[in-house]
Amino acid sequence: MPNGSFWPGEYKPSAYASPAGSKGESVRKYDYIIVGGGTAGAVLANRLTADGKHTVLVLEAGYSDSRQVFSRIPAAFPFLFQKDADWFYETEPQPNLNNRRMFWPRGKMLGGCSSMNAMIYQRCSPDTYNDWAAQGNEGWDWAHMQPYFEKSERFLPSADFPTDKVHHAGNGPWKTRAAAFTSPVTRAIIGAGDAIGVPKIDDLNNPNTQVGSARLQSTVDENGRRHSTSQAFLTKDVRRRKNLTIGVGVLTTKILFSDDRKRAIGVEFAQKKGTAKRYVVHATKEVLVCTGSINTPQLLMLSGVGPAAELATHKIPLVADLPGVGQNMADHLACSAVYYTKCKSLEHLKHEIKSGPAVLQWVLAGKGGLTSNVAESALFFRHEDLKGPEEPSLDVVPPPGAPDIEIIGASVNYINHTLDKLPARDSVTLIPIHLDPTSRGTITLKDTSPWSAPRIDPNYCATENDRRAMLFGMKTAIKLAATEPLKGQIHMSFDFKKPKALAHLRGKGEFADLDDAALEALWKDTSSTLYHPTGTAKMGLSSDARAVVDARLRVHGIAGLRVVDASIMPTIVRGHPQAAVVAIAEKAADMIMEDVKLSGGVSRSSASGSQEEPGLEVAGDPLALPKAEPAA
Ligand SMILES: Cc1cc2nc3c(=O)[nH]c(=O)nc-3n(C[C@H](O)[C@H](O)[C@H](O)COP(=O)(O)OP(=O)(O)OC[C@H]3O[C@@H](n4cnc5c(N)ncnc54)[C@H](O)[C@@H]3O)c2cc1C
Repeated sequence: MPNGSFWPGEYKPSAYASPAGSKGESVRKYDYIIVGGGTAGAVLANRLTADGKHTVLVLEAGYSDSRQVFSRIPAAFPFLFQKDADWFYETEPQPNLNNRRMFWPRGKMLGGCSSMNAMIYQRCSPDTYNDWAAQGNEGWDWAHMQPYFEKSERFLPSADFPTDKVHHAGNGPWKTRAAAFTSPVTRAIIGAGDAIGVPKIDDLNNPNTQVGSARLQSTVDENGRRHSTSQAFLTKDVRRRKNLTIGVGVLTTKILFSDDRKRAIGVEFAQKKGTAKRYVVHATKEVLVCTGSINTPQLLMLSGVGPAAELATHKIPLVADLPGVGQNMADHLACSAVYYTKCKSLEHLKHEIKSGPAVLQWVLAGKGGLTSNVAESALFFRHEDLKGPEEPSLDVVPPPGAPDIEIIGASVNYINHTLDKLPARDSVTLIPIHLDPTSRGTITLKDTSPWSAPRIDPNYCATENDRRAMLFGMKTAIKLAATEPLKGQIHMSFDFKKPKALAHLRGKGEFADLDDAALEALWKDTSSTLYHPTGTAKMGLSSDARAVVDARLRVHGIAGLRVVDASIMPTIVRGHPQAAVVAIAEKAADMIMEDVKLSGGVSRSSASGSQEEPGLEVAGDPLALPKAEPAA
């Protein structure tokens, strides 16, 4: 179905903003402007409008996720890549990965990456949050964070996953569950994990142990549809709130500041690429930047907030010299070992005709293979616990119960984000991931156009430590494959004739025969992002030169400006970050409401309390991508 073509409506910026150049008093105002209606932005929009006291404008560059059919079907998420709802980024050449430029997808629609991701729900190990607090970020330890995970979650119990057996909450808006579909090979992976010393566990969200072999839990609803933060937090009822306005298809180009440059007062945005026409809208209280780990540093720098030297290079007038903007980026690097399976995998779902019955089953019953989040199982373990006595420890050894390596089991051939067209054969991909990298990357500006992608340099595997972890992950994946009951379910030999992603490893062979040098060539060829960039607007004390926001997520040195998204993480979580991003947004909403109460709590926006129409006509979903709209 062509996205949005049945819903040609378009929400006009003139309904909620003023043309640039308007006189001060005539500029439209909201209490809060949320830039980016993504994973975090959708949560904030809901929470800040709940009591009806404040007006909120959300500005999102993409359109609604509701009409993105590949977003709604869990197993179809790779079909979103490199299309209109993807920012479709590419990294700088990576010297430690054969100088490859690597594809980085990011969700460009309501719900952001939560509308595109693999839906794994994991709160991750408490020690990471305790570490954030130990760095001086008061209130970010696990004891303070756990209630925010619980606030957002509505766990859907099932016969084999009853509520009383698991560590979940039931009253929030965001639906989570045990994997909606379990492929035959998934149980074999968990059994083999147990056999190699990574014990089988039921609930990966038990804060007492984050190590083990487990079925992954996912943000899929009871009808087998993805439950993005947009679906969860921007429901029809929420969208109908009179104090919430959502503008889509608009790129925020700049944050606006007061004349003394000490306070953020609004934003400027554009609707179409190439047009000089700009709109402005003012925030009487705060601008909340929720544009994610790549676009947040870009937007801050384009607005004059960032490293002075870098801004000077681009002749951007300085608002605040914050050297940490765009620095400190951590990502999880993943590599792949693909085995052909003897049992049925999800591979047939890639085939237009063979997938027919599964499509029917999904549409009619919300069940079957298409409800799988593809990454159905995983082993989480410590290198320290599995390494032999002769192997030195990694530089950073997490505490017992906290993992530093993960191996995902995906019941499909998942080489190169599935972009390489490979012979359709039932497959499983074992995907080792280093969860605790010591390498740090950067986001810098290529130029001053808000339409240009920034320069993305994850600087993968710059340290010997990280390279050793990747090799160990690969070796453990191969050991896993050679262990029953997985061994009996797969063919041990590979046969890679075509994939671009395997320049150094083509032809036939057996993984078990590969020596360290060959394995290194393999992980350097097959590795790709696990899509988890974080830390580019790090939270920390003002004495920390790399810190961009304080523990209340306020940008250091500027009033009325906060960052609320994955970029604020001081260190990367040892697992999958979307649940942490949602908890961050929940906590941010509470802090914003606390602060407004302290300041008197009176709404100052012109729209507040007025009879302004709701920002969204839900009946026709004008937030869907309009037919004639060129992709921005
Ligand atoms: C393919 C993929 C698979 C993943 N799998 C998982 C998984 O299984 N489990 C997990 O926990 N995590 C996963 N992640 C990571 C996780 O989804 C992200 O870390 C998290 O969702 C990021 O949330 P965010 O709010 O920081 O940013 P986003 O969700 O990216 O939100 C940013 C929003 O801002 C908008 N925006 C950006 N710039 C502008 C601008 N200038 N003007 C207006 N709007 C703008 C964007 O369009 C987007 O909607 C995955 C990510 C991807 C891409």
